[in-house]
Amino acid sequence: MSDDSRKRLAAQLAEAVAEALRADLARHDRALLVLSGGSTPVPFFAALAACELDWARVQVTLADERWVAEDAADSNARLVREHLLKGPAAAATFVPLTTADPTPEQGAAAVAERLAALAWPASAVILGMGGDGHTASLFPDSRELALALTTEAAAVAVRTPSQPQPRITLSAERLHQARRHFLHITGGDKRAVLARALAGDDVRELPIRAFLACPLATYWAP
Ligand SMILES: O=C(O)[C@H](O)[C@@H](O)[C@H](O)[C@H](O)COP(=O)(O)O
Repeated sequence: MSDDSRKRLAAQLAEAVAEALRADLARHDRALLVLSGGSTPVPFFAALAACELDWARVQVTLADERWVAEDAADSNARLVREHLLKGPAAAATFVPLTTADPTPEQGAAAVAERLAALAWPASAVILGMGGDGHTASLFPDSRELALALTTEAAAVAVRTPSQPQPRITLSAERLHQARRHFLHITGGDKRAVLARALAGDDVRELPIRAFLACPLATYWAP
């Protein structure tokens, strides 16, 4: 049952995001889409890839990335290339968040420069959420969380005890630079975390709270 409801949710989210992109493409030359990685978005990516869009004018980047090779199993860039950039959607301009530098600290400035050239404000930022209330790579246990929540810089290198690899994340400030924000989560556990987040205000406890004030369209299925 939950598989069907998650597929329906993915299709609904894909249509809402496609509508947002169409609306912005009607008024601007380019439209920017910022995606989260992980496992939840896979059916959403597949559904969005099937949507009728002027993909050649769509720019796609990530909310965060593990600092791994783009062909690594847990690369978000690989996830986007494999599940979204197929067929007509392959005409989109994809901007990954890793460089050839050995660490995200060394690559962050080049990534920020790359991001600066995109069509901000984004048409849509699609956020996921972990069971610890993290979103993008804004993790409660990350040493750089306070920086990532306050800096004007577009991208921040983060190291997190709970995560096997170093990561790079768009800063909260940059993630806020969007006309629309969507939260895509599934399962009862994450629904309970979201309810807890809505009942409090300590962003460092549950970083998803940094985005609950902006209009956030939550897409949830069991
Ligand atoms: O790189 C990542 O993993 C994501 O950007 C991250 O923020 C994700 O949205 C959550 O960790 C939820 O991941 P799941 O969808 O796998 O539960």
